[in-house]
Amino acid sequence: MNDQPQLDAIRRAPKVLLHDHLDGGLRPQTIIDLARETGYTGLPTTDAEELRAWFRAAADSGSLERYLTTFDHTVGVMQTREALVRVAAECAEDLADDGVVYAEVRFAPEQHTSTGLSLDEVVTAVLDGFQAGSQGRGIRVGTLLTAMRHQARSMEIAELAVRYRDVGVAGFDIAGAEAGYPPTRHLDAFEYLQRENAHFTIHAGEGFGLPSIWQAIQWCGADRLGHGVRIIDDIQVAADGTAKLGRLAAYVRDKRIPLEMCPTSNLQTGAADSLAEHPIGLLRRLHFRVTVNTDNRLMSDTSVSKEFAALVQTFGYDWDDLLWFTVNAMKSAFIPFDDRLALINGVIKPGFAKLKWQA
Ligand SMILES: O=c1[nH]cnc2c1ncn2[C@H]1C[C@H](O)[C@@H](CO)O1
Ligand SMILES: [Zn+2]
Repeated sequence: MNDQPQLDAIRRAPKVLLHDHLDGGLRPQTIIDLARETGYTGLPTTDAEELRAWFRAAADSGSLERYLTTFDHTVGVMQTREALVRVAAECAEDLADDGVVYAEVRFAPEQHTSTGLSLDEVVTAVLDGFQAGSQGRGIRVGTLLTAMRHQARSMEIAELAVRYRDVGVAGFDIAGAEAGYPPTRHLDAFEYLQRENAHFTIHAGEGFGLPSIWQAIQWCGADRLGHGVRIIDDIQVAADGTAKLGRLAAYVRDKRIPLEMCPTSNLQTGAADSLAEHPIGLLRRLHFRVTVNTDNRLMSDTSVSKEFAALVQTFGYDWDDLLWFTVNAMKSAFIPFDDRLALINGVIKPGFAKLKWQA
């Protein structure tokens, strides 16, 4: 038995992804094709490999606000039904190719209406694309509808999420620049979702600190935290390694609130300085409910397998650690309990067991 998982074996493991943006995961060639077909003229280059490198470099900006400007190009080419169907189908194919068996992929419908699509048309196009791309590939893709936190359409988007919840929409989210846009700006939407027994996650504790996490949980009632890395600001570690948790950190751990951690993305936005210093190491050691995610596969040139492989390299994680992250993620998904259990016991545990003993 080899306890140090390698990238090719990790790719074959049945993985779960909870935090991935549809408009952050396009294939470079698809962006170029769609720009030509839809008349988008803003791309920095029309060479696919150059474009791949451009996104990675431009996103390496050290600030969330600058990182987010790279989405102008992806959102810019996702303004027709055909484009949305293609991007969603390819997303499902690429995730399946990486060995992801369950994914929740998010996007903001309000950003895809500039040529006249209605919010409903946007959502149905993406759902159709996910269905086409998942067919026969051993992956299930759920959709999260995101509202942009600097805009004022969260109630509409929350209603959209409830309307489509039985046909593929698993939940709701807010994203965009965090500083200056606290989650409580959208309290009415979150209260509505709670009354509807609907699920939601909130990007919090990425570009801003503890107050954002506190509001997301205690005012808005978030089921999960997108990133949540700044929760370490409420943890004191002594020289001998023992940790003392403040009240908010203790609450997050005690309540098993899932943290959708996205290590590479955090390095690019400056939310962490290096992988070795990334809070995931401490939070995993302290048994927070940590999950491992991609955030934006294009901007970070990443995949779940690559994120896992980097963590293995940095923290020495073994197959049991990777299984633990995966089961954490599956337990935290926004689909029914029976479905989660079936995937854990029928797919994830047997898949990891096979790889662990093959290695
Ligand atoms: O990591 C992120 N933090 C906040 N907002 C983000 C992040 N990644 C992507 N977004 C934004 C940009 C996208 O256009 C939007 C919807 O997917 O969500
Ligand atoms: Zn995100």
